[in-house]
Amino acid sequence: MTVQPLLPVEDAFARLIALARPLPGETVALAQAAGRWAAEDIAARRTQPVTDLSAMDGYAIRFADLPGPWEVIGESAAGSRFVGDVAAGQAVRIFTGAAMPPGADCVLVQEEALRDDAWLRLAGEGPGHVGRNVRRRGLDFAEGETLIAAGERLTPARLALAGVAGLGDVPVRRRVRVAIAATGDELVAPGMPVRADQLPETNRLMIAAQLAGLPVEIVDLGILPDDPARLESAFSALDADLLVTSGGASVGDHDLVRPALEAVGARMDFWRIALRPGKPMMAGTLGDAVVIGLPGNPVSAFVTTMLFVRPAVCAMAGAADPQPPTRPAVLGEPLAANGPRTDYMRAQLVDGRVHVADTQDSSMLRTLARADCLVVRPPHAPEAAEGETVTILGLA
Ligand SMILES: Nc1nc2c(c(=O)[nH]1)N[C@H]1C(S)=C(S)[C@@H](COP(=O)(O)OP(=O)(O)OC[C@H]3O[C@@H](n4cnc5c(N)ncnc54)[C@H](O)[C@@H]3O)O[C@H]1N2
Ligand code: MOO
Repeated sequence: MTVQPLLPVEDAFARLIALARPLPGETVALAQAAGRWAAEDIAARRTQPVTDLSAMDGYAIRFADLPGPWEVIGESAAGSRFVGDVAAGQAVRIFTGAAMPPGADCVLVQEEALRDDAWLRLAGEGPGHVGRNVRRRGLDFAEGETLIAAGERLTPARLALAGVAGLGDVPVRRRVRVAIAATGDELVAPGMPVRADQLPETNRLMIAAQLAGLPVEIVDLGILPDDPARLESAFSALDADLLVTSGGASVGDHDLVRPALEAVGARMDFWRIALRPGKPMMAGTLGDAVVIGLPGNPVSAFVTTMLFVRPAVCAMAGAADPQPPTRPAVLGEPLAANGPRTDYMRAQLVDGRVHVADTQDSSMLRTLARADCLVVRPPHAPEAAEGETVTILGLA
């Protein structure tokens, strides 16, 4: 592959998502499905509620009988319904979630009732209309209705919805096996002694932490040296759905990742994006696996993980919409015009206004650690004044 012009961010994203096809499906128990994506549409297997239920503790009555009095003829509790009909002048003691007895059409709450043995009198306004304090059959959904679409995430609420809809397990995509390798002769494991020409290695743990919460299995390939043979043997032994490397992505004599990938048969789709930080990022395939080569600068690795690796994982895990969400924010100070690359600037939101860090060097982790959002500046964006609206990506 020759050095090509820088690819616009949107094109790089579209090309990567085209490579990151959803993995095969599997069926898992609801309790194991949190955070996975539905592999198929999920339809209700029952109607909810399946019968009219009381929404309050009180008395099931006929609206036409108001203002009473009534004779209490029995009790209906959740799990043990009253058997029989409610005739004119009759009431059934009822509790929240209990089936409405046939004949009754509303519920008098107990705070508005006076009970004397079998007799009941009104002690307030009473229900205002037929159906008051009653949850009608099918209020939430009816059997056969699609409740969760393929490609939607199984959030806590959707898991509960699938459960009440009668499912015990759900069709999802298999977890994504993500192999992560750092490359560079200068790198040592964090916490180890560091000589003057060395640096603690932090990209692997940062990238893995950025993927926490997604359905992944992380395979740690360790720190690989700047040695073609060692890189090639690690890449050729790959057993993963996605390989993420960091470092060695640029144009220097020690930037060996792309040649090593190609030497073991990878087909690289693109290299170098009109993006700051993260320009030297590359992507392609190695056998059935997707490969993403990130730049080594820690902030570049962070931003490209957020913009590309996470969405690729989401897409492989079955997400219909893997794009990271952006939102508008008001600038707290002016910004200079942007150059030809989309710029993702570390920034902080203070009292609803966004403040961009003074120095944006892609080696500076302290600035990144302070930031709670990135301001997105499109290529050639003109100067922006304080108070103007810009687009941000949240980091939390
Ligand atoms: N002549 C050019 N030089 C560079 C260009 C260019 O276009 N022409 N691009 C620059 C840009 S932009 C970036 S970003 C960097 C990234 O290059 P590499 O991916 O080859 O990164 P390395 O050289 O391996 O490392 C850069 C920097 O980051 C440190 N590093 C690397 N890996 C880790 C890690 N796992 N944990 C912590 N720190 C890491 C490494 O020690 C270097 O200091 O290239 C520019 N150069
Ligand atoms: O793209 Mo590099 O990440 O600008 O430092």
